[in-house]
Amino acid sequence: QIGIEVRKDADFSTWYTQVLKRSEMLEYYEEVSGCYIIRPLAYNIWQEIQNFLDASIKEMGVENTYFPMFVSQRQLEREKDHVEGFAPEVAWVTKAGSSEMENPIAIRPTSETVMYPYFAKWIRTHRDLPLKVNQWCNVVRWEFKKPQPFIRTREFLWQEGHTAHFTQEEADIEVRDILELYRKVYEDLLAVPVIKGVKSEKEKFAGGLYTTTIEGFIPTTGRGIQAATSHCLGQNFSKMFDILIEDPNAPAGSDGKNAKKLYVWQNSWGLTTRSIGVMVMIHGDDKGLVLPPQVAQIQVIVIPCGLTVKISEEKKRSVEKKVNEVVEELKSAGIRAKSDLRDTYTPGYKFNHWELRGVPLRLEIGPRDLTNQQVLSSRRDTSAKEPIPLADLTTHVSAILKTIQKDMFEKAKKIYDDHRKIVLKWEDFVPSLDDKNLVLVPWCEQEKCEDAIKERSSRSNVEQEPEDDKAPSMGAKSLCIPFEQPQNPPILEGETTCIACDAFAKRYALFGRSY
Ligand SMILES: O=C1CCCN[C@@H]1CCCn1cnc2cc(F)c(Cl)cc2c1=O
Ligand SMILES: [Mg+2]
Repeated sequence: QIGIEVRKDADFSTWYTQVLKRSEMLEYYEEVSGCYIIRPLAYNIWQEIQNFLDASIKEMGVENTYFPMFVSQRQLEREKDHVEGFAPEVAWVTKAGSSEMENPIAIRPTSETVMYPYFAKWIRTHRDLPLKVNQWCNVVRWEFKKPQPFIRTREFLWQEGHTAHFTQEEADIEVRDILELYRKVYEDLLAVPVIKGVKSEKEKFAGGLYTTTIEGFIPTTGRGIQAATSHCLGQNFSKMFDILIEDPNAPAGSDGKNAKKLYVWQNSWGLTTRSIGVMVMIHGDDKGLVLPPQVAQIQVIVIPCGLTVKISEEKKRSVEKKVNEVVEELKSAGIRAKSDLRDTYTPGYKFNHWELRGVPLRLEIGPRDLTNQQVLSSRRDTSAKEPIPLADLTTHVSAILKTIQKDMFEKAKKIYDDHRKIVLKWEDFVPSLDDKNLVLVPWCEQEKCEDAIKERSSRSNVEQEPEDDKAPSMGAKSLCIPFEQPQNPPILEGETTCIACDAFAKRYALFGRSY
């Protein structure tokens, strides 16, 4: 295997593909476009995410479950308006063997219509609430936009949580609790900064009441990316699927029969394997993958050095013995350490091998280090080298790993913060996007204005031709209305006008080109 042949800034999509393939995170699945093989290194990251998320939702009283991956056309189309927009991406099973099926069956693109007929069956009284279930599964959406590994694939892995509540308040609280969990997955595990906000009416899940979201940023392309969503469905789906309870507070009807009925309040929330792709895009460099220690399968690689032909066999053995001792000591401290004792490769070759695979920290041990009772550490994220005394080695190493995790996040956060520009005049809007920024603008929140902004910011509408054909011709979308609103300058109600029309602005909205 060779290293990465292109620079990240020069040819991002080739860089991304090479990093994923040559670090052995992923393999292309030639048979079906838009599908990929998730190899152990990447699958391990998904498992770290699952471990964290699963433990957290269980603490919230969510139980894991599993529903069939097939849904009938009748069921799928019960939620008419939300399906029609998605119809082109539904995958259908139409044949069994050589015989056509009477009624084609859809492969789940999401499970609302699979689950909710049974929620109606199981939820009868308020004592059956709250119902909180989750499933870890795959879903299929036959997208036609250009597929990209992890970012946009026709099959992906996710978890989908579906809950039912007695009151809107309870549902609202859970929506935000889950969004905070999603933020921690990205920021604390993947070292990826995200912005929390609410989606515009145009961008929200059409079947729901409102959508909250965490939005990421890919500096190399200056594009925003939806990282995860937590929706309040209101009573839309409970009205459609007749998920009702008797009102416990209403006096029982005289005949007890026509007691008042209430529709339950529902949420649904999901985080997908797209998270892995976002992490690679943000942290990777020209030497390959850079893994945050929290999700690195190998956190420390220990490599013997200086074992030239000149040194004695017994010296060589003592260095290798020390390497094994160091690995064992680190593992006993809960650090995921491995040695690379392959004597058919030079240290230099091994350095490249493990740098390509994103191992956060390397320890080099040579004959001199034995004499000086030290090892030489080398950080993958900054290439900083630092000798570490063999005495209390694990204390030093775990401190460095914690520092790497924090530094990776802080570095990415500073870049994200520097690339969210407050824009108050329309003439600065497109130039800011072309400078690979997202923009925070006073906005009226009208859908027609959103459409106009997308139109007016798509490159084909601006005079200068894109210098390179790769320049995005796409317009800006509203990514979210951030919960944390800029205060300087504040939006003055009934005074500050919208960036793109002469209506009054309501709040700052985050706009940008996006995935
Ligand atoms: O985003 C989540 C989190 C987890 C549970 N679901 C929601 C909403 C999913 C929206 N959505 C997204 N994509 C879809 C694609 C489709 F083909 C069809 Cl039929 C429906 C949908 C669709 O409803
Ligand atoms: Mg979609």
